[in-house]
Amino acid sequence: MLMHIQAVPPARLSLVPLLPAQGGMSGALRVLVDMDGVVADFEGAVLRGFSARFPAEPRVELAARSGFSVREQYRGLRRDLAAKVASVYESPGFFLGLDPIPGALEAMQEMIRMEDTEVFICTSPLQKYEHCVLEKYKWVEKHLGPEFVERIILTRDKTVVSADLLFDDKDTITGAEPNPSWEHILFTCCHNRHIQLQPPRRRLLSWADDWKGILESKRRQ
Ligand SMILES: Cc1cn([C@H]2C[C@H](OP(=O)(O)O)[C@@H](CO)O2)c(=O)[nH]c1=O
Ligand SMILES: [Mg+2]
Repeated sequence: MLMHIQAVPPARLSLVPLLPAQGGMSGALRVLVDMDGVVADFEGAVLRGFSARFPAEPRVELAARSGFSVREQYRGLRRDLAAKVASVYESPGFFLGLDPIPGALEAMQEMIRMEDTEVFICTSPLQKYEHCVLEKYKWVEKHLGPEFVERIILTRDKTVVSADLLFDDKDTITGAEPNPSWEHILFTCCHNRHIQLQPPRRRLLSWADDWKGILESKRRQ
């Protein structure tokens, strides 16, 4: 049987219905939630691990943290401390042992049950991924359960993931896509507290802050 491939005349294109404002074809709001610094306390565990392993060395207290990279701040203190602090977060057991950020687990459970809402955990592995990747999966299973394991997106480039919102503690998120589809909500963490955001950029101060209000405002856009 002969198949005809029909070209759509340009005039017909305007009749194509507009895509829904949010998320995929379902119209649900799609939310990406970062892991370290947002649901898992990376910074607290680095300081605890560093103090235990190198008690005689100078350290950066959480109140003195600034800049996303722990390694770079320790390098600024003394060059050789960069490798020492990296050895803490590259150790087996480090990522699995992170404490949950206060309120995060409850918020995630509430968010996943919300109508018209798709939640994903969007997290980057370390370049030295040996322990980190497996332990991130185990952490999610242990603290959030198997339905969230289904919702892990592991990527070094969050800009190519499409969503309406991304809650993330990293102040500048760049990658292959210059115009990511999501709005980045900066989640407040010790290293980003001092950053003055340029409007219209928004923050979530903690999980006690109004994360539902941010979701609702995005639904209305
Ligand atoms: C090296 C380093 C990693 N991380 C986190 C961010 C990434 O996780 P996440 O994308 O879940 O925030 C992960 C790998 O870089 O470790 C920090 O938060 N600070 C650091 O200095
Ligand atoms: Mg993070």
